Amino acid sequence: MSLIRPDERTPDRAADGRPVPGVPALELSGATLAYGSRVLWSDLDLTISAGQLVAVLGPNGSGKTSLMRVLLGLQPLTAGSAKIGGAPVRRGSTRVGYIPQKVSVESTTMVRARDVVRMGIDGHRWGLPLSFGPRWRRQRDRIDELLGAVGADAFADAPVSMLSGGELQRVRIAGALASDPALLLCDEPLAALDLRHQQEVAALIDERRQLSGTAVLFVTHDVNPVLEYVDQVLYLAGGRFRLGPPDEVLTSEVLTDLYGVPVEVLRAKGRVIVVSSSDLNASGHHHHEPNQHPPGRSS
Ligand SMILES: Nc1ncnc2c1ncn2[C@@H]1O[C@H](COP(=O)(O)OP(=O)(O)OP(=O)(O)O)[C@@H](O)[C@H]1O
Repeated sequence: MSLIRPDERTPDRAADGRPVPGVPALELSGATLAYGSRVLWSDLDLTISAGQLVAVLGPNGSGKTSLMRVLLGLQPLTAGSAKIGGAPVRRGSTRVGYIPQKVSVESTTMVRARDVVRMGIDGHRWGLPLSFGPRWRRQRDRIDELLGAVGADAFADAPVSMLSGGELQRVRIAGALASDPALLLCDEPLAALDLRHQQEVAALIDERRQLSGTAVLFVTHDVNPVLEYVDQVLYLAGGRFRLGPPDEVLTSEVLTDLYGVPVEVLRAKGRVIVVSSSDLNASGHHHHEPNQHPPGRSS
Protein backbone atom coordinates (compact mmCIF):
# COMPACT_ATOMS: atom_id res chain seq x y z
CA MET A 1 0.00 0.00 0.00
CA SER A 2 1.44 3.37 -0.98
CA LEU A 3 1.06 6.19 1.48
CA ILE A 4 2.72 8.85 -0.64
CA ARG A 5 0.71 12.05 -0.43
CA PRO A 6 0.12 13.86 -3.75
CA ASP A 7 2.40 16.71 -2.63
CA GLU A 8 5.12 14.16 -1.80
CA ARG A 9 5.28 12.50 -5.23
CA THR A 10 8.78 12.28 -6.63
CA PRO A 11 9.93 11.17 -10.09
CA ASP A 12 10.95 7.73 -8.78
CA ARG A 13 7.29 6.82 -8.20
CA ALA A 14 4.40 6.67 -10.64
CA ALA A 15 1.07 8.18 -9.59
CA ASP A 16 -0.08 4.75 -8.39
CA GLY A 17 2.97 4.51 -6.13
CA ARG A 18 4.86 1.94 -8.20
CA PRO A 19 8.65 2.44 -8.55
CA VAL A 20 9.90 4.04 -11.76
CA PRO A 21 13.10 2.19 -12.74
CA GLY A 22 16.31 4.13 -13.27
CA VAL A 23 15.68 7.06 -10.92
CA PRO A 24 18.32 6.96 -8.16
CA ALA A 25 17.13 7.01 -4.56
CA LEU A 26 19.82 9.58 -3.79
CA GLU A 27 21.91 11.73 -6.08
CA LEU A 28 24.52 14.13 -4.75
CA SER A 29 26.32 16.17 -7.43
CA GLY A 30 29.32 18.33 -6.62
CA ALA A 31 28.05 18.50 -3.05
CA THR A 32 30.10 20.69 -0.74
CA LEU A 33 29.52 21.56 2.89
CA ALA A 34 31.56 24.16 4.70
CA TYR A 35 31.02 25.95 8.00
CA GLY A 36 32.76 29.26 7.44
CA SER A 37 36.22 28.48 6.11
CA ARG A 38 36.08 24.91 7.39
CA VAL A 39 35.28 22.51 4.58
CA LEU A 40 33.80 19.21 5.78
CA TRP A 41 33.62 17.65 2.32
CA SER A 42 33.65 19.07 -1.18
CA ASP A 43 32.74 18.04 -4.70
CA LEU A 44 31.02 14.87 -3.52
CA ASP A 45 29.24 12.89 -6.24
CA LEU A 46 27.25 10.03 -4.76
CA THR A 47 24.50 8.02 -6.42
CA ILE A 48 22.61 5.41 -4.45
CA SER A 49 20.26 3.17 -6.43
CA ALA A 50 17.14 1.57 -5.00
CA GLY A 51 18.06 -1.17 -2.55
CA GLN A 52 21.73 -0.18 -2.18
CA LEU A 53 23.40 0.27 1.21
CA VAL A 54 26.16 2.84 1.64
CA ALA A 55 28.12 2.95 4.90
CA VAL A 56 29.40 6.37 5.97
CA LEU A 57 32.55 6.10 8.06
CA GLY A 58 34.99 8.60 9.49
CA PRO A 59 36.37 10.02 12.72
CA ASN A 60 34.47 12.34 15.07
CA GLY A 61 33.79 15.70 13.48
CA SER A 62 34.32 14.55 9.88
CA GLY A 63 30.81 15.56 8.84
CA LYS A 64 28.74 12.36 8.93
CA THR A 65 25.84 13.82 10.91
CA SER A 66 26.04 17.00 8.83
CA LEU A 67 25.50 14.89 5.70
CA MET A 68 22.35 13.44 7.28
CA ARG A 69 21.18 16.94 8.16
CA VAL A 70 21.62 17.98 4.53
CA LEU A 71 19.51 15.03 3.37
CA LEU A 72 16.82 15.81 5.94
CA GLY A 73 16.63 19.33 4.54
CA LEU A 74 17.92 20.84 7.79
CA GLN A 75 21.25 22.09 6.44
CA PRO A 76 21.74 23.71 3.02
CA LEU A 77 24.69 22.63 0.90
CA THR A 78 27.39 25.24 0.35
CA ALA A 79 27.57 24.12 -3.30
CA GLY A 80 26.17 21.37 -5.48
CA SER A 81 22.83 19.62 -5.38
CA ALA A 82 21.06 16.81 -3.53
CA LYS A 83 18.07 14.92 -4.91
CA ILE A 84 16.03 12.21 -3.29
CA GLY A 85 13.91 10.07 -5.58
CA GLY A 86 14.70 12.55 -8.35
CA ALA A 87 13.38 15.62 -6.48
CA PRO A 88 15.34 18.26 -4.58
CA VAL A 89 15.77 17.58 -0.87
CA ARG A 90 13.13 19.21 1.25
CA ARG A 91 12.51 19.43 4.96
CA GLY A 92 9.91 17.08 6.44
CA SER A 93 9.69 14.87 3.34
CA THR A 94 8.10 11.48 3.94
CA ARG A 95 10.35 10.13 1.13
CA VAL A 96 13.15 10.05 3.71
CA GLY A 97 13.05 7.69 6.69
CA TYR A 98 15.31 8.52 9.60
CA ILE A 99 16.50 6.36 12.47
CA PRO A 100 18.12 8.74 14.94
CA GLN A 101 20.62 7.69 17.56
CA LYS A 102 18.30 8.97 20.27
CA VAL A 103 14.77 10.31 20.46
CA SER A 104 14.67 12.18 23.73
CA VAL A 105 10.89 12.47 23.91
CA GLU A 106 10.61 8.73 24.30
CA SER A 107 12.16 8.42 27.71
CA THR A 108 10.06 11.09 29.35
CA THR A 109 6.58 10.41 28.01
CA MET A 110 4.13 7.56 27.73
CA VAL A 111 4.59 7.29 23.96
CA ARG A 112 3.72 3.75 22.90
CA ALA A 113 5.47 1.73 20.20
CA ARG A 114 2.48 2.15 17.87
CA ASP A 115 2.59 5.95 18.36
CA VAL A 116 6.18 6.00 17.06
CA VAL A 117 5.04 4.18 13.92
CA ARG A 118 2.01 6.46 13.53
CA MET A 119 4.31 9.49 13.66
CA GLY A 120 6.26 7.88 10.80
CA ILE A 121 3.08 7.63 8.74
CA ASP A 122 2.15 11.22 9.56
CA GLY A 123 5.57 12.49 8.48
CA HIS A 124 7.10 12.90 11.94
CA ARG A 125 4.37 15.29 13.01
CA TRP A 126 2.81 15.22 16.41
CA GLY A 127 -0.94 15.50 16.32
CA LEU A 128 -4.19 14.07 17.52
CA PRO A 129 -4.65 10.46 16.44
CA LEU A 130 -7.56 9.75 14.12
CA SER A 131 -10.69 8.78 15.99
CA PHE A 132 -12.58 5.60 15.15
CA GLY A 133 -13.67 5.18 11.53
CA PRO A 134 -12.51 3.57 8.29
CA ARG A 135 -9.36 5.70 8.06
CA TRP A 136 -8.50 4.92 11.67
CA ARG A 137 -8.94 1.20 10.99
CA ARG A 138 -6.80 1.35 7.86
CA GLN A 139 -4.09 3.20 9.76
CA ARG A 140 -4.26 0.78 12.68
CA ASP A 141 -3.93 -2.20 10.30
CA ARG A 142 -0.97 -0.55 8.59
CA ILE A 143 0.73 0.09 11.95
CA ASP A 144 0.16 -3.54 12.97
CA GLU A 145 1.58 -4.67 9.63
CA LEU A 146 4.69 -2.51 10.05
CA LEU A 147 5.28 -3.61 13.64
CA GLY A 148 4.74 -7.25 12.62
CA ALA A 149 7.31 -6.93 9.82
CA VAL A 150 10.04 -6.00 12.30
CA GLY A 151 8.98 -8.56 14.92
CA ALA A 152 7.65 -5.89 17.28
CA ASP A 153 3.98 -6.87 17.45
CA ALA A 154 4.34 -8.27 20.96
CA PHE A 155 5.12 -4.83 22.39
CA ALA A 156 2.97 -2.67 20.12
CA ASP A 157 1.13 -1.10 23.07
CA ALA A 158 4.07 -0.90 25.47
CA PRO A 159 5.43 2.54 26.40
CA VAL A 160 8.71 2.91 24.55
CA SER A 161 10.43 3.96 27.78
CA MET A 162 10.02 0.35 28.93
CA LEU A 163 11.55 -1.27 25.84
CA SER A 164 15.06 -2.67 25.64
CA GLY A 165 17.53 -1.05 23.24
CA GLY A 166 17.01 -3.79 20.65
CA GLU A 167 13.22 -3.63 20.89
CA LEU A 168 13.26 0.14 20.59
CA GLN A 169 15.42 0.00 17.45
CA ARG A 170 12.90 -2.39 15.86
CA VAL A 171 10.12 0.09 16.58
CA ARG A 172 12.16 2.98 15.18
CA ILE A 173 12.84 1.01 12.01
CA ALA A 174 9.11 0.34 11.63
CA GLY A 175 8.45 4.06 12.11
CA ALA A 176 11.17 5.07 9.67
CA LEU A 177 9.80 2.71 7.01
CA ALA A 178 6.17 3.64 7.57
CA SER A 179 5.95 6.12 4.72
CA ASP A 180 7.70 3.78 2.25
CA PRO A 181 10.71 6.09 1.94
CA ALA A 182 13.04 6.09 -1.05
CA LEU A 183 15.97 6.58 1.32
CA LEU A 184 16.49 5.36 4.87
CA LEU A 185 19.00 7.36 6.92
CA CYS A 186 20.47 5.43 9.84
CA ASP A 187 22.52 7.38 12.37
CA GLU A 188 24.51 4.77 14.29
CA PRO A 189 21.46 2.61 14.92
CA LEU A 190 23.56 -0.19 16.42
CA ALA A 191 25.55 1.93 18.86
CA ALA A 192 23.63 1.00 22.01
CA LEU A 193 23.11 -2.66 21.18
CA ASP A 194 24.87 -5.86 22.18
CA LEU A 195 26.36 -8.07 19.47
CA ARG A 196 23.29 -10.29 19.02
CA HIS A 197 20.94 -7.34 18.71
CA GLN A 198 23.40 -5.58 16.38
CA GLN A 199 23.27 -8.57 14.06
CA GLU A 200 19.48 -8.80 14.27
CA VAL A 201 18.88 -5.12 13.57
CA ALA A 202 21.44 -5.07 10.72
CA ALA A 203 19.77 -8.12 9.17
CA LEU A 204 16.37 -6.47 9.54
CA ILE A 205 17.51 -3.33 7.72
CA ASP A 206 19.02 -5.52 5.01
CA GLU A 207 15.81 -7.54 4.67
CA ARG A 208 13.65 -4.44 4.38
CA ARG A 209 15.84 -2.86 1.70
CA GLN A 210 15.66 -6.06 -0.29
CA LEU A 211 11.90 -6.38 0.05
CA SER A 212 10.97 -2.73 -0.48
CA GLY A 213 13.94 -1.45 -2.52
CA THR A 214 14.63 1.25 0.05
CA ALA A 215 18.15 2.65 -0.30
CA VAL A 216 20.09 2.94 2.96
CA LEU A 217 22.70 5.44 4.11
CA PHE A 218 24.21 4.00 7.25
CA VAL A 219 26.44 6.12 9.49
CA THR A 220 28.55 4.01 11.80
CA HIS A 221 31.78 4.00 13.76
CA ASP A 222 32.11 0.25 13.34
CA VAL A 223 31.46 -1.13 9.88
CA ASN A 224 31.76 -4.77 10.92
CA PRO A 225 28.13 -5.52 11.86
CA VAL A 226 26.99 -4.39 8.38
CA LEU A 227 30.09 -5.21 6.32
CA GLU A 228 28.43 -8.12 4.49
CA TYR A 229 25.59 -5.83 3.33
CA VAL A 230 27.65 -2.80 2.26
CA ASP A 231 27.67 -1.90 -1.45
CA GLN A 232 29.81 1.24 -1.09
CA VAL A 233 31.77 2.95 1.67
CA LEU A 234 31.91 6.73 1.94
CA TYR A 235 34.90 7.44 4.18
CA LEU A 236 35.19 11.04 5.39
CA ALA A 237 38.33 12.38 7.06
CA GLY A 238 40.23 15.63 7.34
CA GLY A 239 38.06 17.55 4.86
CA ARG A 240 38.37 14.89 2.19
CA PHE A 241 36.59 11.64 1.30
CA ARG A 242 36.95 8.35 -0.53
CA LEU A 243 34.04 6.49 -2.06
CA GLY A 244 33.94 2.95 -3.41
CA PRO A 245 33.38 -0.72 -2.61
CA PRO A 246 34.63 -1.75 0.86
CA ASP A 247 37.59 -3.72 -0.52
CA GLU A 248 38.82 -0.67 -2.42
CA VAL A 249 38.36 1.94 0.31
CA LEU A 250 39.20 0.00 3.47
CA THR A 251 42.86 -0.51 2.69
CA SER A 252 46.00 0.70 4.47
CA GLU A 253 47.08 2.63 1.38
CA VAL A 254 43.80 4.51 0.86
CA LEU A 255 43.26 5.39 4.52
CA THR A 256 46.90 6.42 5.00
CA ASP A 257 46.46 8.83 2.10
CA LEU A 258 43.13 10.08 3.45
CA TYR A 259 44.27 10.63 7.03
CA GLY A 260 47.74 11.85 6.06
CA VAL A 261 49.31 9.67 8.77
CA PRO A 262 50.27 5.99 8.59
CA VAL A 263 47.19 3.82 9.07
CA GLU A 264 46.93 0.05 9.03
CA VAL A 265 43.80 -1.81 8.01
CA LEU A 266 43.83 -5.29 9.50
CA ARG A 267 41.45 -8.05 8.51
CA ALA A 268 40.75 -10.92 10.86
CA LYS A 269 37.95 -13.46 10.56
CA GLY A 270 36.02 -11.26 8.16
CA ARG A 271 36.31 -8.21 10.41
CA VAL A 272 38.01 -4.95 9.49
CA ILE A 273 40.12 -3.20 12.12
CA VAL A 274 41.51 0.28 11.47
CA VAL A 275 44.45 1.38 13.61
CA SER A 276 47.06 4.07 13.34
CA SER A 277 50.46 2.44 12.86
CA SER A 278 51.81 3.93 16.08
CA ASP A 279 49.04 2.13 17.99
CA LEU A 280 49.74 -1.28 16.55
CA ASN A 281 51.26 -2.50 19.79
CA ALA A 282 48.43 -1.14 21.90
CA SER A 283 45.60 -3.54 22.65
CA GLY A 284 42.14 -3.47 24.15
CA HIS A 285 40.21 -1.72 21.39
CA HIS A 286 38.69 -3.52 18.42
CA HIS A 287 38.56 -0.32 16.39
CA HIS A 288 40.86 2.57 17.05
CA GLU A 289 40.51 5.57 14.84
CA PRO A 290 43.63 7.43 13.91
CA ASN A 291 44.10 11.06 14.83
CA GLN A 292 41.09 12.89 13.42
CA HIS A 293 43.03 16.01 12.54
CA PRO A 294 46.20 14.79 10.87
CA PRO A 295 48.94 17.36 10.37
CA GLY A 296 48.61 19.27 7.15
CA ARG A 297 44.85 18.76 6.79
CA SER A 298 42.20 21.39 7.24
CA SER A 299 40.29 20.95 10.47
N1 LIG B 1 25.82 24.40 12.45
C1 LIG B 1 27.15 24.30 12.59
N2 LIG B 1 27.94 25.39 12.51
C2 LIG B 1 29.27 25.29 12.62
N3 LIG B 1 29.92 24.13 12.81
C3 LIG B 1 29.19 23.00 12.90
C4 LIG B 1 27.77 23.02 12.79
N4 LIG B 1 27.32 21.75 12.90
C5 LIG B 1 28.42 20.98 13.08
N5 LIG B 1 29.54 21.71 13.08
C6 LIG B 1 30.91 21.21 13.20
O1 LIG B 1 31.19 20.46 12.03
C7 LIG B 1 31.97 19.32 12.36
C8 LIG B 1 31.30 18.09 11.84
O2 LIG B 1 30.22 17.77 12.68
P1 LIG B 1 29.36 16.45 12.48
O3 LIG B 1 28.43 16.35 13.63
O4 LIG B 1 28.77 16.45 11.12
O5 LIG B 1 30.49 15.32 12.55
P2 LIG B 1 30.35 13.74 12.72
O6 LIG B 1 31.25 13.14 11.70
O7 LIG B 1 28.94 13.34 12.69
O8 LIG B 1 30.95 13.53 14.16
P3 LIG B 1 30.63 12.42 15.30
O9 LIG B 1 31.23 11.16 14.81
O10 LIG B 1 31.33 12.95 16.49
O11 LIG B 1 29.14 12.35 15.47
C9 LIG B 1 32.14 19.33 13.87
O12 LIG B 1 33.41 19.85 14.16
C10 LIG B 1 31.06 20.25 14.36
O13 LIG B 1 31.46 20.94 15.52
